[in-house]
Amino acid sequence: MSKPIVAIVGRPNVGKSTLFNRLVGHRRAIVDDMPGVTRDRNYATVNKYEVPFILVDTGGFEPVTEDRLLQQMREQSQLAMEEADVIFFVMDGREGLTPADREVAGMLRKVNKPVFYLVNKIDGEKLELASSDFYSLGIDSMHTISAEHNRGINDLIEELMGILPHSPADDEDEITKIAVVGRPNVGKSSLVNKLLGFERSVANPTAGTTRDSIDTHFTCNKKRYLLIDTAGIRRKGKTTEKLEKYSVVDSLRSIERGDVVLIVINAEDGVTEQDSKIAGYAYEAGKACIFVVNKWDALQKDNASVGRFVDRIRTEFKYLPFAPIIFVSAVTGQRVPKIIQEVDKVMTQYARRVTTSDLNKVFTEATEAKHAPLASGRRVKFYFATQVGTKPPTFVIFTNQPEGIHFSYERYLANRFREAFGFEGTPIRLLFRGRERNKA
Ligand SMILES: Nc1nc2c(ncn2[C@@H]2O[C@H](COP(=O)(O)OP(=O)(O)OP(=O)(O)O)[C@@H](O)[C@H]2O)c(=O)[nH]1
Ligand SMILES: Nc1nc2c(ncn2[C@@H]2O[C@H](COP(=O)(O)OP(=O)(O)OP(=O)(O)O)[C@@H](O)[C@H]2O)c(=O)[nH]1
Repeated sequence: MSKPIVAIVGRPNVGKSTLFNRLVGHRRAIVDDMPGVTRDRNYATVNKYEVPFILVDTGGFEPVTEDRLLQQMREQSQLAMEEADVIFFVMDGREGLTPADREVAGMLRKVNKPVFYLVNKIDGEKLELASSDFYSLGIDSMHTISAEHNRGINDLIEELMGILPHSPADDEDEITKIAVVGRPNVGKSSLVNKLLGFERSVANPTAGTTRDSIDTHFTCNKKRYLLIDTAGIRRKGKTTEKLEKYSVVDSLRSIERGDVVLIVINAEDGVTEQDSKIAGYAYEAGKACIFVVNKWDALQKDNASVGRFVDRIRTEFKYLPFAPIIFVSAVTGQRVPKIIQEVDKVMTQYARRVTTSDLNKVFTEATEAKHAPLASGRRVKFYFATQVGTKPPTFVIFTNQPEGIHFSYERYLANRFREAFGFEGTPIRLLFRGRERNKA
């Protein structure tokens, strides 16, 4: 079930990114986090409330000059209106209502989606009065908030939760969901078609079952798969720049729904910034990842070509050292059948459970071989480890210093787990807990 998208729109400087950060909160990096993840200030998954959602901040895409402001706001609002399920329209309560606000409000009024009118920077009760002229927009209700001081945010979330669809708990089904993502034109659709052409037992391809992706169910060696292709069809006619923006949102949706993410890269273009954004998101979403370098046929190659490309990917995506890399051609079909083999391998690891006794054997060895650095001058004691989840494999480690584990030590432990158990292709998460909770 794909998560709903909430988009924040509004003029520059009204507090969009402050609100974004407020709602996203402290992002806990996955354990083998490394420098080089392209963190996008514009997109994040918010998991801390009852219904998880994707938050999109449409601001800050590019520097704005006065005359471009209105145009940019139109584009911004357009993007939000097309992509989002809910819109947060932020205005500045200190500055008061501006013509640009009116213009955007006019556009939003025509959209058949819930719009929350947020008057920000109302830091205290005294300022509430000043916000009344916003009603002249002809709106029935608005929220006066202070993103910076956390005022009115709980009410806002409560109302939001009331309108978001509550999805049933994730069905632990047997279907492997494969999300195919990448920049426009890298060959996603060609790849999907080729892939399905190879699998003779394709069952009921159901095109267009979701709005933004083309879902195809198929079986291979008696295993069931769902291919989620990130659609470019309804995008035809957009400029390249806009296409790229849209493609991030589309990719996000697909990534959220998938177990295994095929990050498709165009061999002809090498690795681009947009590829980094998409991969960074797949990583942060905790998905299993495979790099698929497509259009390999179109490249002038020598003996060192593969090596160079691998180096490039490993350098550019330091945080995904565990992700396999495959070089394919959707046109000739070269190595395309290998994709499903890799998907199977990676999926097995992604869903893998290790026994508590195996885990603790490795864990005890690791903590004895190398002690954790002192935490606030105190010795760190570890009690035991247990796997609490899969997809991705998630471990809880009980310790006397849950807050004080050094990042590099966390990485050390994760690497030991990888050495001992494999986990190729999948991120793993380590969570540290105090001992008390364990007893309770
Ligand atoms: N007093 C007050 N200031 C706030 C509040 N929220 C944001 N600000 C300030 O307003 C300024 C702009 O905030 P941002 O969150 O960067 O605004 P933005 O809408 O993301 O701006 P762009 O990136 O230009 O689109 C910053 O100096 C914030 O500290 C608030 O609730 N109260
Ligand atoms: N030489 C070569 N060309 C390819 C290959 N795969 C795709 N192409 C070409 O690349 C272009 C884009 O392919 P698509 O499959 O439409 O790409 P896409 O990623 O689905 O594009 P969007 O739907 O816009 O996101 C087409 O002209 C394909 O024929 C390949 O392996 N080799």
